[in-house]
Amino acid sequence: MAAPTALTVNYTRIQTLTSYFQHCRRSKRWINLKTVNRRSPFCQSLKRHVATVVSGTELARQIHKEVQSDIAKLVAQGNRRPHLSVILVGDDHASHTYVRNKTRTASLLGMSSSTIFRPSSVSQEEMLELIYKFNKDRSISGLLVQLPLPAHINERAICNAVAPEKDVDGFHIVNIGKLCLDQRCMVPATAAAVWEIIRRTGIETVGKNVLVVGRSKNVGMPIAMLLHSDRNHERPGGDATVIMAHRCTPLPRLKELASLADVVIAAAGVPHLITADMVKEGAAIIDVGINRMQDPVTGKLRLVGDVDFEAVKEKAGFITPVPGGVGPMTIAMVMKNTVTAAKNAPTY
Ligand SMILES: Nc1nc2c(c(=O)[nH]1)N[C@@H](CN(C=O)c1ccc(C(=O)N[C@@H](CCC(=O)O)C(=O)O)cc1)CN2
Ligand SMILES: [Mg+2]
Repeated sequence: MAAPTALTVNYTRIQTLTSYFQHCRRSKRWINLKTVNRRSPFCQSLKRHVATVVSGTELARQIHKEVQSDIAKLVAQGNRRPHLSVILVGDDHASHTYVRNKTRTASLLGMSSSTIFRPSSVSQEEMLELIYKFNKDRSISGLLVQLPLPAHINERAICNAVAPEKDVDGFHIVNIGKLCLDQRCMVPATAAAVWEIIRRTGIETVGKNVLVVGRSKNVGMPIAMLLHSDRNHERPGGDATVIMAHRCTPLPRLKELASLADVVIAAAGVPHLITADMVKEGAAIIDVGINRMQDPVTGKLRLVGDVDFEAVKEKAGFITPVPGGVGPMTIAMVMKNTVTAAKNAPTY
């Protein structure tokens, strides 16, 4: 994608500054950028271009096409059509929306799917029994339990009950273990989404400074695992120098770390935590945050990320929006994981 934009911006800027310096040297003037005449032709192009906004919706479309074609090939070869099963507990509105998006996308791409609804009073035993039944069902390629679960259910026990080969969320302890050991595995969809955004946009990570803000086991941790690990291992990594910040990182330290980062992944769940003064010019900013906030003008709920998008886009090289960034890519990666599960399923 538009990697040259950022380069062009910097190059233009360097060129402009160089000719300004040459001009000043020729006219024997001291260069004091504070007293630079802002109307001079040199200064007009000192104005920075805004970041390339990376559309997760567009990238997700690319992945959908690839997944659709993989499914068509699998089926044409006489294999079973991939099937995604989802277990959805309770009546959380957002969870229902996400699950609907998953099953809708599955059917658009040529997969079958099913959602099993349970009330929030469901017992852990009933959940485990359901999962064991689905694990054995050969018509199901991929299985996921939508999170969060009610407080009386042990989320870890549920994630570990899903058969690792059907675990399209990559939350089973075996898949997490493999991820940490750089082995081929089901990569959690949000982390896989961030990885694909970086790769498909041409954002460099080898030897670069990456700051992951947020250390959740389902998002921040797997993203950091992917980005710091070795590109030549079985499950290739980004070979970056990764630093993780979290709620115990003092704000001045967060600012310091962010100002050194070539890539910032914001996954803290704190609206507008990352502000323009923190980030390095030209950095790539990936916003994983999904926060619902009341708009002070309209009073309506509005979706905002962990990044102050409007201000940061004036300084960054690349930036993902919320909505329309990591979110749609997360759904696309669940689809990709389901096809991988179908491909790896035994044919007997
Ligand atoms: N079992 C899982 N539970 C949860 C996961 C997960 O990966 N597996 N992640 C999140 C929810 N999630 C997917 O399940 C998810 C969240 C957001 C989006 C998305 O497309 N967001 C849109 C905005 C939509 C909105 O909320 O209005 C966007 O960012 O453009 C997709 C998937 C927690 N649970
Ligand atoms: Mg998004």
